[in-house]
Amino acid sequence: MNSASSALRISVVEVDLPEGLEGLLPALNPSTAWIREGTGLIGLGTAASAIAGGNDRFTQLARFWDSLLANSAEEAHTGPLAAFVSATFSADSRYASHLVVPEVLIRQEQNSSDTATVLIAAGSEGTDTQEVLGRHGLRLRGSGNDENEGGCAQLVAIGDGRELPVTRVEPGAQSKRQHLSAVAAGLSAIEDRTVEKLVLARDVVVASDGPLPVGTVLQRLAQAYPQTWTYLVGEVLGATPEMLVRVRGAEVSSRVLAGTISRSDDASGLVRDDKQHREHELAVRSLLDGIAPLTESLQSPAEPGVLELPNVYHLVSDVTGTLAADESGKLPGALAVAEAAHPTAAVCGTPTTPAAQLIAQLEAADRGPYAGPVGWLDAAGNADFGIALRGGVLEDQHRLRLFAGGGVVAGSEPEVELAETEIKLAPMLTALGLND
Ligand SMILES: C=C(O[C@@H]1C=C(C(=O)O)C=C[C@H]1O)C(=O)O
Repeated sequence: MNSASSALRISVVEVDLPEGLEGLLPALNPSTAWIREGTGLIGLGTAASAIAGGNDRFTQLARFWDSLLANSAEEAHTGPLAAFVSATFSADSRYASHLVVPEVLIRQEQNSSDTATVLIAAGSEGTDTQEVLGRHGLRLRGSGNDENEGGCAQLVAIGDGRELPVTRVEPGAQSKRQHLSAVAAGLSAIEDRTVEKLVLARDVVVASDGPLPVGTVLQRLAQAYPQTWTYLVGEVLGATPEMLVRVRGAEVSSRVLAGTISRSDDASGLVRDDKQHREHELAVRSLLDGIAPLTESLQSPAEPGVLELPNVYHLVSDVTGTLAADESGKLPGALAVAEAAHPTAAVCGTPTTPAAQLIAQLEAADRGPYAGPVGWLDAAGNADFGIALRGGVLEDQHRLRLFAGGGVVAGSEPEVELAETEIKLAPMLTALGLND
């Protein structure tokens, strides 16, 4: 594992966000983000970070986080400290799994009319707030002067928002034709009972003339898909509708999605389709089996509902439960819960191990962080880990590799699966100025 950390000192400032959280994005160069319906987190810069790989990547990142908290425990105000995490789908990926504590964290809680909090994580005492914010393109307006007496300072961006450069789509590692063959090979593996379900993805590359303005892309995603979680951690960004695990104290919850049709079709077709229900049931079962050992109770709905997004309908099950404490009363860490849940059959297959082997054989591109856990955890043990879907992996400032996949079960048709990947690529393509 590679890491950079020493004790962190945290200072906290309450602010108003006159432009809203998303309004700040186009002028900034965020290192991390997690936003839904105008609330959430934007991180700038890096105060501490670690990268990890292999089978114990979750444990390595959890150890780093625990030692960072222990080192910083004597410093003031570490309570609200938060870190962002992106873990690779596969233990064998060439990509790194990341934990990042941003230098500046802007947090807008549930109600966007409330004040927001800015957390500055610095290594030493005597941090000059305006200087740190200025380095990240932000300014506090109206703090400590008479005009604003009694009110909060306003946090505003200094520069103008960045426009999208000209972008174009280039072929990925797997052509459409090769994806059709991969799905056909997956169907053979289902027929010979190697697996019951297999999730196969393909990639396309978006190349741009100028550096991609990540803040602008995130704002476009957040505005077009407010019901999803818009994320950025390490090199992965997107807007996912799927929550792998959310932890609030001892409460754990998950939003399982599997079973998809286009919004241009009739939702009743999804509800009546046995094949889609089978796909969904396997995804729910894998989530329950994964986290059951860490919980004392778990509930899932008897029948899935329908989640309506601008581009697709999904079958959805919201699972809730309570984490089990060990003999000393300690709850499992959020990263351990995410590790136990990953990978569900929503993104891998059933049974997990042969499905993962087939994915490695049949897909051309290393998934990297795509379909892995992505989100944040805080010093109090709370966390949101989504599944990194409907997104892409930045290869450099001018290239983003997008991924989209779908579940294959007996009866699936390669052409329909290919069409599903097109619909799932649409949010990113549109946010990147394509597909309009
Ligand atoms: C694999 C993806 O999505 C997953 C697969 C789904 C399906 O097969 O119906 C639905 C939602 C996600 O769990 C993706 O978006 O790339």
